[in-house]
Amino acid sequence: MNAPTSVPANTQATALGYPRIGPNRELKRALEAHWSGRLDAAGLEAAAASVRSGMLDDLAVLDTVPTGTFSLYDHVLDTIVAVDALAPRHRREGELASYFAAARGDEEAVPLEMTKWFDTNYHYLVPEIGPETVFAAKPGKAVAEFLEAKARGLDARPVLLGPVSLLLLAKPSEDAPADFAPFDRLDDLVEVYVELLAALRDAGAELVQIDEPALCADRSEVELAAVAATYRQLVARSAIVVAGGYGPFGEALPVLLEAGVEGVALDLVRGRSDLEALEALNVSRETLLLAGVVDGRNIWRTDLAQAGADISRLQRISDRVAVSSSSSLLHVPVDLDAEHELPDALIERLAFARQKLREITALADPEGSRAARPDAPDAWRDEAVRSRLAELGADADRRIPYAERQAAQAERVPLPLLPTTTIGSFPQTAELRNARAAHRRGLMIDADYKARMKAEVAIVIAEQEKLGLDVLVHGEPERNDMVQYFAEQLTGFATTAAGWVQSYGSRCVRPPVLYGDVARTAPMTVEWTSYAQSLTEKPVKGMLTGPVTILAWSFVRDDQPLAETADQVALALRDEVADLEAAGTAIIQVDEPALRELLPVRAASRAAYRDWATRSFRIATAGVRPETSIHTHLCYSEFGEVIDAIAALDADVTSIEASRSKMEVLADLDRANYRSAVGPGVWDIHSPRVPAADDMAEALRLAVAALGPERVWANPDCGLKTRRYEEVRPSLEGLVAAARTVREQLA
Ligand code: MET
Ligand SMILES: [Zn+2]
Repeated sequence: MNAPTSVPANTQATALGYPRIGPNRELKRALEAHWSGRLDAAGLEAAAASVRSGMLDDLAVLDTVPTGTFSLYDHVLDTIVAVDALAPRHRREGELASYFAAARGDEEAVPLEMTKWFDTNYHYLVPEIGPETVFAAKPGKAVAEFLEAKARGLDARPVLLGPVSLLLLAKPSEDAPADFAPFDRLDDLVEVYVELLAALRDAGAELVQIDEPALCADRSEVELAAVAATYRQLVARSAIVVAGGYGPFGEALPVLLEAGVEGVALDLVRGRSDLEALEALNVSRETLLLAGVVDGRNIWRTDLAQAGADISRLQRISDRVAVSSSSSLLHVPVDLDAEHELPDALIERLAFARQKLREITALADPEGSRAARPDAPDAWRDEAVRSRLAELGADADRRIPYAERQAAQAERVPLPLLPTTTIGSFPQTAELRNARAAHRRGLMIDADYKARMKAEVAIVIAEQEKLGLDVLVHGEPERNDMVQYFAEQLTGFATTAAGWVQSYGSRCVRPPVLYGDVARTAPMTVEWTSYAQSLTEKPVKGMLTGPVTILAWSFVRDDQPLAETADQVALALRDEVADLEAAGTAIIQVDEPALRELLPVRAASRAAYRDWATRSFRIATAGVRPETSIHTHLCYSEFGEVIDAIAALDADVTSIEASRSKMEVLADLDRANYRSAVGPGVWDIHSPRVPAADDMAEALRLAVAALGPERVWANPDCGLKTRRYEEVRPSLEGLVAAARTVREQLA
């Protein structure tokens, strides 16, 4: 800890990538104007150029700037274009039309699938690669953006997503044979990367950053051998620094170094084990080491003392250490200076992208600050919460066995076979959003706002009664967002004014900041649920967001383990669950759509994650009486790796996105010994299509065949807030009819 932290005068400052949507979401606005026909291609390009120029203005404080990290939609799609691997169905007259056809689909073709980028809330477009894919080098964008930076006299370093990651992130094209894997095409793809590198070198690039985030996940021997062969070939063309950015390189680290890369960019926030690994390896003093000491994924100020110590450790290994971010800064908002409402104590502890660049330059400066980060102020501690958690009994997360609960619940709320329900939200009209916004800005008084929301609840209840659903919801009209709604009411959270982060394409989110101990000061949802219940004889589900999802969609304090923070959130939810139960709510749903998202990239860390994640859910829910039913909801597909965790939530009913995957999740659940009830989504609510009742009935029959009739619920894949009533009414009519049909067949 007390190692000297003197930095050689030639230490360089750099970063791995930068936010690309614009400080005020300029690109988002331009994209949406373009898509709606209000802005032509030239106008869009002008807006994009201005965003790129702004990125370079910011990055210019660095000694070396990454280029090519701008994107009109997604950097994986940019790479698909750079290797000319667009699927035939997305090829249109113009480049831009092809690009957006792949990104968003059009009348002729469905878009590429979208999925989460590692353990982040960013979504990338999944490449479709088959034996038939013909790769070709299209270096245009990479070269142009490099030259833009060069023209300013900047020392520019082009960034490409690497061939290994591109193929590992891809899925086989539709017509690929069953035994084909995109990774089989690595050799062909490497040839194209050789050409891309040649084009960049011709343009004057001396060093290229190749991002291989897939190397932060567990890789097989075969894959690592392929990595070695790939990089031996690529380093013959260009000096390459390989970046991971999402944890340690682990066993890929020696492989890369032996292949002869110029250097590696280390994630010293989440991948600290690479530091020790590197010390144990015999590394040439010429190796370029980018010390990723500034967190690219979270918004807390860097502990400059700790970072300085890490840099010194690397300097004992190599003469060429540069200071950098741990990953691209893509995952943080642009500028803290845009925040005028946050308390000073918080401002003093935060750094957004611009502030992070300053931290990097300070660390590269021999005279720069090495101040240790101050601890959180005492005022952010809540001793009551801490002692309550410490005193929570060992069985606070246990309920009696499911079979016994189930009997008590069936007696309390008798339901037909295949009970019909929805996931929570109902369509949010512009008028509704306007009312919420007016209230937030103080333009609508509380009483008027409440009356407006209650009127909406009454509409939603009436709709559901008319449709004949069995278990109703209040519709969530009062929620802007399922996490922010709770963050605004819990202590320890702040919301930003302009802390936007790209989620996908033009879509941005503004995650709340969880900075201190979390506590609930008053009931958060009871009034709405109780009001809804007062309007109907049918049971109304209470509706909460679970601890894991609240953490996943916030910027979370990094001064204590996530598990501890999760338990605090869980305790607050436990009180809310108790209040709902006391108010007579028989069914309480606690949504955990982000359960999969926080799953660690490396298998070795997963068991610990499953333990704390599921325990926090159970702390939130296990305080209820046996006859109170706990539901949970998961969506965003690909549950294979969290099936055990789903079972460990010990919910009475799990509604789960299933329509796209044709109910495959049911067999997985069965294998994981999940024994309670399931509501496999039978309506893909992400599509504007009204599903046919027959198809939904067929899906229900599949579910009944897999689980038995007693364990199946009928519901959509997810909430309905993005849909319109014109779609929702006929779809739910069909859903209710489908459930009735299958019930009759079972009778
Ligand atoms: C992303 S999951 C959404 C669940 C929430 N209850 C809703 O219906 O909108
Ligand atoms: Zn959902």
